[in-house]
Amino acid sequence: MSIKFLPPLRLLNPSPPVTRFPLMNVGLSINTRRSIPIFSRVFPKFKYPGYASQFSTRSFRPGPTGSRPEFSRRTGSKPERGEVRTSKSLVEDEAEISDWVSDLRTSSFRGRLTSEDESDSDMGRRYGSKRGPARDRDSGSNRGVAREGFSTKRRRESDSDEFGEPTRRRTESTFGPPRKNRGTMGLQNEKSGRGDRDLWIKRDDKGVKGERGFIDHDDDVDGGEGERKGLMRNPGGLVTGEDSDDDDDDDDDNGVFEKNALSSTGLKKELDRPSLSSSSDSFMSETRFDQCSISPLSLKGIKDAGYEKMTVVQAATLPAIVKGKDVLAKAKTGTGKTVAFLLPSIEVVVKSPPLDRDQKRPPIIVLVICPTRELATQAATEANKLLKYHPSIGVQVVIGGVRIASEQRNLQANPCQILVATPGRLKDHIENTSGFATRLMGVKVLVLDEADRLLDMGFRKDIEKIITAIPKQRQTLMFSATVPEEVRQICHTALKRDHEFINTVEEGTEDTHSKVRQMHVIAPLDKQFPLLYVILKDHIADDPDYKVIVFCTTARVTGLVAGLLGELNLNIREIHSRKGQAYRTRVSDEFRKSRGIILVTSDVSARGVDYPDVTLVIQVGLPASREQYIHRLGRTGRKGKEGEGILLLAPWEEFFLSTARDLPITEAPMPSIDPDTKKKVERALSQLDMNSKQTAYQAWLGYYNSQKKVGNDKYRLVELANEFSRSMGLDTPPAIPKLVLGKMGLRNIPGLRSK
Ligand SMILES: Nc1ncnc2c1ncn2[C@@H]1O[C@H](COP(=O)(O)OP(=O)(O)OP(=O)(O)O)[C@@H](O)[C@H]1O
Repeated sequence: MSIKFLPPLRLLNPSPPVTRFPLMNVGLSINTRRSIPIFSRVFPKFKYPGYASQFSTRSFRPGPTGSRPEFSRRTGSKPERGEVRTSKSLVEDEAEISDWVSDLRTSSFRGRLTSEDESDSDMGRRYGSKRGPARDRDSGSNRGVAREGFSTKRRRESDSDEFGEPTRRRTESTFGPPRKNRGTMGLQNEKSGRGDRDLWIKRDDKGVKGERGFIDHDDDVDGGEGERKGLMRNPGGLVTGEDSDDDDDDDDDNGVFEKNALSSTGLKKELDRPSLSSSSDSFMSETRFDQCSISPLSLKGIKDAGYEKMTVVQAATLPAIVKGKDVLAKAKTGTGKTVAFLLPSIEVVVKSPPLDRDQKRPPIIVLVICPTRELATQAATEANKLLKYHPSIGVQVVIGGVRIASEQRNLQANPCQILVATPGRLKDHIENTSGFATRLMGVKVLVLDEADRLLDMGFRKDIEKIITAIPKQRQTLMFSATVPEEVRQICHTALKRDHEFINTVEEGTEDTHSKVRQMHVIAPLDKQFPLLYVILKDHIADDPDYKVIVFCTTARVTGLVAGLLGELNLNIREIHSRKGQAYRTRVSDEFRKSRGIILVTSDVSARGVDYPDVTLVIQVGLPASREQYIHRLGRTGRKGKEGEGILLLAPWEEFFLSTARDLPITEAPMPSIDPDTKKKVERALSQLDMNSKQTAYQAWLGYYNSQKKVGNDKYRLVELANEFSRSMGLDTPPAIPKLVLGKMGLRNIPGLRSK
């Protein structure tokens, strides 16, 4: 059977020699290029050059004509098809953040950019308009315009989902475009003369079997250590712009600034293809766990957890990881990445000498870092499931929001080999917990879950610090549903040069699930609260088993929206960084188990959190990046299930859609707001306390100030903030402390009130 490889991309340097790595012993071997850096593996101090680093990459994709799914490696500097390399410097973001903090930009804002302005009347015209965004009209883009009506139609599904679970009753919204009949792909196991392998079959619209291919896997994988190379350090020491103690969260809205996610500008894919991909959403492989070289006790734990077969990302990454390779893996949301990195990490512990209980500072062997507390706790829970029959292996969690002294006591009393941590708290322990640094010198595996988030501006400094505290001689695993080009360029911060990039997202398909319908609604701010209410009411009416997540831009805005929806008698819970950890944990557990509930949250719930059966994700306002949009959306449609996503934007936020052009976000028809609903919402707004409006206003201003496209024009920013203030029912915008205005670079901007 022939194996196809992606054509090597044009390099700025001559190609390095090609090496071959066997894949799971059987049959399939793949081309790989040993990576030779083409530029210094030191953080560029001011601007990233337009080079992409060279490292071995592996892309999991079915062959175009049904050939064996390919594990292709891409080497070199050229972006993927359709990607536009960004010239944006990460340090520019940092500079921007520093500027707010150090008050350097008080008078340095540009004059008003009238060309970019959109008058109120224009906004009014857009509201209710059926026409698509400019992008669609002008470019003939493939985004469909949805059918009329905002009602949803219930549909019962008796079929099973990909995980063999009966799919619960679902509703099918009619306000998206009619879903095309798509060909599907499935994986089934077949014994071949060369060992077990997954037979991959593509079916056409009518379910008729068509193209076939194979993914090989083996039963006998060598667990040898990978090549050891030095690590890159960042000598520059980037400023993170953080000043909050709540440093493992994504929504610290002290009203001054928000953490800035990586730019998405380099990721635009000008792909000309149907808005709903004809790709497969199958992510279960036919490889059973017991076909791989996993210890019997781990296998028992896996079985008890209810896992029999591997997901595709698990099957694709396990061979490389057990061989000791560093791996950067990309797989869609909700497809089992946690087990993919935990299971082989546990195997490393199993192979290590047993813990000596009398040892004063027993080594930590596996260090897992997650960007949020919820995610860290969840990963530890999953680890404990897998460790059910390994009583001698311990897991502990260290996260912000918990008293450090109690964590210190715990670490002392219950030595663990696996530690799951959020970056800020981990750094605290490195600096303040006696003997902790020594224990970290035992680390053999470092895992960065949500790697792109951990390497962005908000966390990178902490991560660099942590990396200097663990041995260079280790294996590093990075996982995420999004791996922007910038991350590939800087991943040498932690990964060895010869790491593998394993991409399980089929070439030419979206990073989101095709079973999750994505829509956008464009409406001015004064219509957004009523619209949100209408959308929720509509969804609730259609699905009594509703489970909705509403994402807001900042913690304070989240608090405001939760308050409003609560006043409107919806069954609301809220999670954000302004809530205490005990409350967050309780609410998170409750939401996980419940139906008929709405979680209003900030980005602390955007990544990784595995709430089952979320029916709808609503994102209100500009997502921090294309990646953050994808992760938030990924809270629905997990484990192959269906879901819906609605993005509610103001007309001046519509530019976001062009940064997510590669995603099938269709225009929803405008829901109508009847006068009663309008009044009801106004009344509810008037019930909210002034303090929550004041803090939301300040946080809103801080967030959009940090969003370049909006925040660059301070005059316009203030106009918009005051529009937001009016949307809360305030005629006069709340006053903001002078100091805060100074930090935001907003002193003396007309329209702002200071105190
Ligand atoms: N092999 C398997 N078989 C069945 N279920 C699995 C398997 N592996 C993981 N799962 C389940 O799949 C769900 C999603 O897994 P997980 O949270 O690890 O996804 P993820 O890819 O990390 O998602 P995200 O990108 O949002 O972080 C979890 O409920 C997990 O228990």
